[in-house]
Amino acid sequence: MDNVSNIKLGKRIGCGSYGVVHKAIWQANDQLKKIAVKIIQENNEDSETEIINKKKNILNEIRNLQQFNHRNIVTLYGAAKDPDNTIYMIFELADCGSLYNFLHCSANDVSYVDKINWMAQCAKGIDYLHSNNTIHRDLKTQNLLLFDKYRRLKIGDFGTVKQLTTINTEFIGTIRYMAPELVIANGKYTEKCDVFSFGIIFWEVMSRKKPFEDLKDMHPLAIQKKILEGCQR
Ligand SMILES: Nc1ncnc2c1ncn2[C@@H]1O[C@H](COP(=O)(O)OP(=O)(O)OP(=O)(O)O)[C@@H](O)[C@H]1O
Repeated sequence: MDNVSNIKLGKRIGCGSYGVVHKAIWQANDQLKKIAVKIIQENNEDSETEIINKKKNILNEIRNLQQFNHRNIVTLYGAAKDPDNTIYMIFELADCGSLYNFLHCSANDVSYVDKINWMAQCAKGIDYLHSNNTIHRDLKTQNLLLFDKYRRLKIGDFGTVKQLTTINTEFIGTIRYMAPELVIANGKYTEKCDVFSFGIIFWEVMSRKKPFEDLKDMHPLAIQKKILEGCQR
C-alpha cells in the first residue's frame, strides 16, 4: 500500500507512545472496510536518537506483522507514508476495543468461562509467536484487542517483538507486567518473560483489578524493586 487518499479518518480511539489510533473507513476494490489506522508523525521535539529508535520500532512492527498469520494475532492490511513523512499503519478494527478498556472502563459483566476463553486465546497467540522464534516483550491488557461481540481476542502492538535467536538484554516493556529477569540490569531474557506477563494478565482478568495498583504513585525503579522483593498484586 502506498496511498492513503482512499482512507476516511473517523474518531480517535487510542494513543500509544508512537502515535494515535483512529477508526476509519477504507475504500479498497469497490468495498468499504472499517479499519483502525495508527498515525505516526515526526515530532520536531524528538532527539535524533529518539527518531532512530522510533523508526526502528515501527519498521520492526510492520515487518513482524507482515509475516504473522494467526487467528489470535491482529492483521495488518498495509502501511503507507505521505510526503511529510507521516506513517499510516492500517489494521483490522477491533470493534470491541481493548481488553483493558473492557475490564476497567466498562460495567459489562463477563462470565468465568468467557474469561478462561480469552486467556486460552491469548495463550494460543503467544504460543504461535514463540513457535516462530519471537518474543512479544510487552504483553498487557492494552495490547489485547477484542472482536466479534467480545468473543475473539487478538494480540496487537508488535513494535517490541524480537527474534529469540538474538541475545536480549534491552530494557523494554511495561513495568507492572515485567518479569524480574527483565528488571535486573543486563538480565538476559527469553520467551519466559511473556509467560510472566501472561500470569499478570491472568490475575488482572480474573480479579478485574489493575496489577500493582497500590504502587501506582511510586517511581518505576521503586516498583521494580518491590516486584523483585516478591511483592504480589
Ligand atoms: N486494531 C485496533 N482496533 C481498535 N483499537 C485499537 C487497535 N489498535 C490499537 N487500538 C487502540 O489504540 C490504543 C493505542 O494503541 P498502540 O498500539 O498505539 O499503543 P499501546 O500499545 O496502547 O501503547 P504503547 O505502544 O505505548 O505500548 C490501544 O490501547 C487500543 O485501545
